[in-house]
Amino acid sequence: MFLHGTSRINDAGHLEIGGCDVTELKAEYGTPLYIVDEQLVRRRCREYMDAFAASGLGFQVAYASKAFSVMAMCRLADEEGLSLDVVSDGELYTALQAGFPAERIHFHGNNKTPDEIEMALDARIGCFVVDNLVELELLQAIAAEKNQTVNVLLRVTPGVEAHAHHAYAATGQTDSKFGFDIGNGSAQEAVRLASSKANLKLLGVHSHIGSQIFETEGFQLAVERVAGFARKVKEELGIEFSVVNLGGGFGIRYVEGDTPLQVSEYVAAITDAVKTHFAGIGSKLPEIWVEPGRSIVGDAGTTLYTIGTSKEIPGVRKYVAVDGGMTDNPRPALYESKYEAVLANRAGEQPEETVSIAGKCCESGDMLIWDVELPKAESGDLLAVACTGAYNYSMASNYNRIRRPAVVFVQNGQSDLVVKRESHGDIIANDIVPARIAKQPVTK
Ligand SMILES: Cc1ncc(COP(=O)(O)O)c(C=O)c1O
Ligand SMILES: N[C@@H](CCCC[NH3+])C(=O)O
Repeated sequence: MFLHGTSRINDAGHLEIGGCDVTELKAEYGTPLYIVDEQLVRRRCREYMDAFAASGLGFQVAYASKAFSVMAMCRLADEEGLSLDVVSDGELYTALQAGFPAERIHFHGNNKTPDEIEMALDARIGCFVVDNLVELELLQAIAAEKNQTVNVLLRVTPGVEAHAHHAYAATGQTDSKFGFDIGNGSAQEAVRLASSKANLKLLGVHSHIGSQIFETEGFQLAVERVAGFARKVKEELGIEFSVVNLGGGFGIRYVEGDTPLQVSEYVAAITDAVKTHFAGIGSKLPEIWVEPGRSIVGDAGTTLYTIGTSKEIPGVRKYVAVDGGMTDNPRPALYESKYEAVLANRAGEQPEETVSIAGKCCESGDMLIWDVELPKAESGDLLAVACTGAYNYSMASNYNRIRRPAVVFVQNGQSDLVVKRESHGDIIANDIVPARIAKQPVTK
């Protein structure tokens, strides 16, 4: 397994992350356990901030909290000077409760409810990324009621087919549920309309082409298309964009063969393209905002499991089952995503056999890894799956009424619990048994 960030194999032959031996983390917190390498998260944040600072452009780097939204992560993003992209009232509530400055929060989503809009207006967040005409009218109406003027970006689809890791993660093409299409004129109409609304302050546009992208061409093409659009809008409507948000989507290395670029390379490609294509459109170059999620937290996360049962089908395959699975990491089932793993308590040993790692759900598709080489695993051994920091905890479920794992941050030999493991009580916390079918008074 590739060792990311501060991960290393210590003298005892155990995986160590942030100076913490994972066998000790297991003893203290149990498994499954999400382990987050805090130093690596901070390093990624700084790579973005430094690369943009070097570009000389005005910028904001908004952490896309959908990748991993918990209060401690919002605190890290704030401490590192990032802004925050939220996509629901739950993510907004998490950020506000964590003390994240509202003026650096941007609200996304293709179907924001009136309640969500009210909540965000009451909190006085920094910007709404408006996705469609219904939302535009709704936001204007609620902002007028509250006598507020709100900053707005319009989400546009630039007609770019991104090389995302899965069709479900591509969003820049015309046939997408998100945003106003540049190609068919609906984006220009939306700009005209938004700029006529008394309580909306149109800052510019937003484009997000997809996720887990390894090359710069898609981003450069998006910049070119958005710049072409900005030029047309300036010429035909006399409106100038002060902000262009280019979304997230920067890829990371999950397995051998993945070829992500350095953060600085993605940022340089984007900022250079902005300098080239926006030159001469307005009085000055727009501020560039981005929204990385996966590339901030993805490779900083490791999930630790305990191995339980195994089943060998001679000549076919050996299944080794862990105490988690698609409930804590739905990505293999959803996208056929690939992961690497190591036997974390015997990490120094040579691989002896090829096995497939199964989860504990009642689903044949609940497989975490097909075919991984490991030493002969015994019941009670620990398995660490790398690169689970993004879209794992945030996409976890209680399927089969499995409790969601705990999350710890590790750094400099210290571990801090940032999310408690769910209890059995949590599982039934919202259940109600109507008195007419109750067998006995319900105690929780
Ligand atoms: C609008 C928007 N911004 C940002 C992101 C974050 O993307 P990533 O985690 O790939 O950086 C996403 C998810 O793909 C998104 O839909
Ligand atoms: N959740 C997805 C990608 C979509 C991100 C949100 N637009 C993943 O795990 O890769």
